[in-house]
Amino acid sequence: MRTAVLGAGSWGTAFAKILADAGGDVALWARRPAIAEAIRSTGYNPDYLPECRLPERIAATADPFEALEKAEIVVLAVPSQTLRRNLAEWAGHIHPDATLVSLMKGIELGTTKRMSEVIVETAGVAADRVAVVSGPNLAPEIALSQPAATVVACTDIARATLVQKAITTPYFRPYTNDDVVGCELGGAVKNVIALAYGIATAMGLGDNTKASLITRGLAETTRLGVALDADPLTFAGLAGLGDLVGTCMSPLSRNRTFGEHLGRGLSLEQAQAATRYTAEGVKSCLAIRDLARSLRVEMPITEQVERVCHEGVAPKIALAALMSRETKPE
Ligand SMILES: NC(=O)c1ccc[n+]([C@@H]2O[C@H](COP(=O)([O-])OP(=O)(O)OC[C@H]3O[C@@H](n4cnc5c(N)ncnc54)[C@H](O)[C@@H]3O)[C@@H](O)[C@H]2O)c1
Ligand SMILES: O=P(O)(O)OC[C@H](O)CO
Repeated sequence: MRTAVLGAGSWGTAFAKILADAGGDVALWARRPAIAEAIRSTGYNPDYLPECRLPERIAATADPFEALEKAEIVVLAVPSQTLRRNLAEWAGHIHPDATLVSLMKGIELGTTKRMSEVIVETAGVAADRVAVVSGPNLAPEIALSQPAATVVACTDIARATLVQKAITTPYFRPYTNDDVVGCELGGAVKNVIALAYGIATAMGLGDNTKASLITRGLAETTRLGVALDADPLTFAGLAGLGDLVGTCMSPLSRNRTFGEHLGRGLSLEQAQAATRYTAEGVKSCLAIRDLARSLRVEMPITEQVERVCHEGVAPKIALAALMSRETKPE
């Protein structure tokens, strides 16, 4: 099967390796020609996964239209906030029956749309042609072929199964699911909760605080999901609890690490300067807060993360605001 991965960051590159290890022919588009050239000539992506030797079945290119030629599966692995702009350029070159796969874990600023909604609008495809892959999938671990599981969500179960087959390897185990909304929200909101977890970690807070953040974070994610007709059980699965726990616990998480910078007292600008990679929760917390407010869903942790990130509120003040909320039944 011919597949294209558009975006050669950490996850795009690791995902290309999965597709190739599963037997696919993979074209990997890198925005910077130097990255495409390095992958072609050395077999390594020096900026994003320097320790991972990539399979020869991956053909790197800086030309998105060359990557898209005859691709039956098109995987989108760019930052959430640039997806609409990127896809507008590429849409006319996507095969009319290709399955589009979203790897992004974010919500669009301004529109508060999920990534699959942005894809449907921008590429002009039916919603059942879009699949979402989401789960506890830290790219550096998967690049080293460490075992992990994930979810492939699509309303067309035949397409979900097609993608499942295309990414099944001895180290990567995908499950299908038809709850696209739940899987996307699980992936996007866990980044915001991981920011809170990172802030708490840097403040020296202990495991009770962290377990409370994870559990109440999952509660507010589920509330948002239910308001958008997601299946509440999705949040107990890999794309919900699984990804939330994996991301919060891992020092490899860019979102948790960004939170640690904020918890040490760095400003948003200083934390951004210290971060090379995409920490989706930083922008998505604004969009998720707006989405929740528009649906009258309470998301107190998300509200406080947004205040720390974008309103300069000190983590101690945000924590006090969370702890002094009116008491209520669980
Ligand atoms: N890294 C992970 O472990 C992981 C795992 C699962 C999901 N994700 C999600 O995958 C998505 C991509 O993340 P990543 O880890 O590959 O990010 P990354 O920061 O490692 O790489 C981002 C990629 O996007 C490219 N890019 C930056 N600006 C761009 C623009 N304006 N137009 C087009 N491309 C641009 C960069 O060149 C790079 O190739 C994110 O939504 C992330 O949440 C990441
Ligand atoms: O490094 P992060 O924080 O973007 O998290 C990566 C993945 O989403 C974990 O599943």
